Amino acid sequence: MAEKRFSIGYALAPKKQNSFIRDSLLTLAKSRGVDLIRVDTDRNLADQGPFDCILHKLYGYDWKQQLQQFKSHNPNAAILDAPESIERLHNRISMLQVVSELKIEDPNETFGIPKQIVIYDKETLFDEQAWETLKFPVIAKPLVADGSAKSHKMALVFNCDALNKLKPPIVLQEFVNHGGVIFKVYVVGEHVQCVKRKSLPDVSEEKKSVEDLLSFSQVSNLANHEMIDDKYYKLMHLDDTEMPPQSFIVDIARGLRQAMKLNLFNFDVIRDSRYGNRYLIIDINYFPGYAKMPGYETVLTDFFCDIMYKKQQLEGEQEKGESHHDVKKVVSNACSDDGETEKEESVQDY
Ligand SMILES: O=P(O)(O)O[C@@H]1[C@@H](OP(=O)(O)O)[C@H](OP(=O)(O)O)[C@H](O)[C@H](OP(=O)(O)O)[C@H]1OP(=O)(O)O
Ligand SMILES: Nc1ncnc2c1ncn2[C@@H]1O[C@H](COP(=O)(O)OP(=O)(O)O)[C@@H](O)[C@H]1O
Ligand SMILES: [Mg+2]
Ligand SMILES: [Mg+2]
Repeated sequence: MAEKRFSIGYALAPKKQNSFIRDSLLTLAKSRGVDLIRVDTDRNLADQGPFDCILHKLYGYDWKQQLQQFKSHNPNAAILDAPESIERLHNRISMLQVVSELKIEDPNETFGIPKQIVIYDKETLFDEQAWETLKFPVIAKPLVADGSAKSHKMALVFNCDALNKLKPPIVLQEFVNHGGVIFKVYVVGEHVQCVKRKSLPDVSEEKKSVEDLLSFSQVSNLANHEMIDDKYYKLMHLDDTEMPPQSFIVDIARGLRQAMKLNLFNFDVIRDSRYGNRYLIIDINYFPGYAKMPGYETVLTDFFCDIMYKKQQLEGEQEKGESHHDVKKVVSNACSDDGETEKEESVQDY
């Protein structure tokens, strides 16, 4: 009998497609029975395929409708990930709320988010009461995080004189000195990988009194010569920075994955220089730049094979005639190594 192949339709913006869909990934996946096929976004998704799984990073009402229609025609297909789960990451407040709700016991390290407030209008921006809980410097971030260039435009604000330049709706978040290095934690299903990247340099007392405002965008993705203060990075050795404990990072990643019901995301973590064992999560991104993660082809292919295996199990059980609900339970148990409640909930993937 011919080997059953697994077909994944990917729907990505051109920039994402260029960075993620590399020949090295296509070849490895193919050799393990997985075909990655581009979804033509000018045509209806439900008219294309057949696909066992959809991998996507597209926004908007129309796309969401298409996914819904596809799912109703292909109830066993996996949608990575559900639009309803991704949407929480499009707002910088709801994005981090989930971190505050996580309960992880670690004897040595603590974690949280920086102090922050949301400002919807200019009036509130100048309202001293709104500022009561925050100290300068702060980072002004657009409230919306929809992947547009605008949503990455930020400003480091040193004092009240700069407030006029800000355009609500924004999140004002306390700037925390962290040694100029950020940890990016990539999650692909159960796989968790942490890497170091350049970040904003620490703010000295001297700088606090000289500057009013400093604008920046996507610091961790800039080439060296583009950095705001290149000399700083020449002095600072990324290699010298100690990594956070892996088990601690894995616990946070698992907790977030479970709470958000997402398989494909990364989060940015900084280590508060004042404490050394306090970590702050500042950003969570859906379907980030995985191609920058060492060995991404293997990690992603393993993940695709895992989904393939679980879908085959599900279909095998269905053929045997078990009731649909019981079968879904079997698959959801197989997809997760976590707690009881999560096992039931991870059905959303299928
Ligand atoms: O393009 P890349 O590889 O730089 O990936 C971007 C991510 O970089 P990272 O993997 O964290 O270094 C980037 O992460 P940061 O926001 O820089 O932390 C975003 O995830 C970005 O997506 P979006 O613009 O927010 O929708 C990602 O951009 P898209 O490729 O999704 O447009
Ligand atoms: N609270 C903070 N304290 C110190 N640096 C921060 C803080 N928030 C963000 N940064 C710096 O700004 C960069 C961009 O912020 P981030 O929230 O990750 O936005 P984006 O979604 O554009 O990546 C981070 O990579 C980090 O260098
Ligand atoms: Mg970021
Ligand atoms: Mg981001």
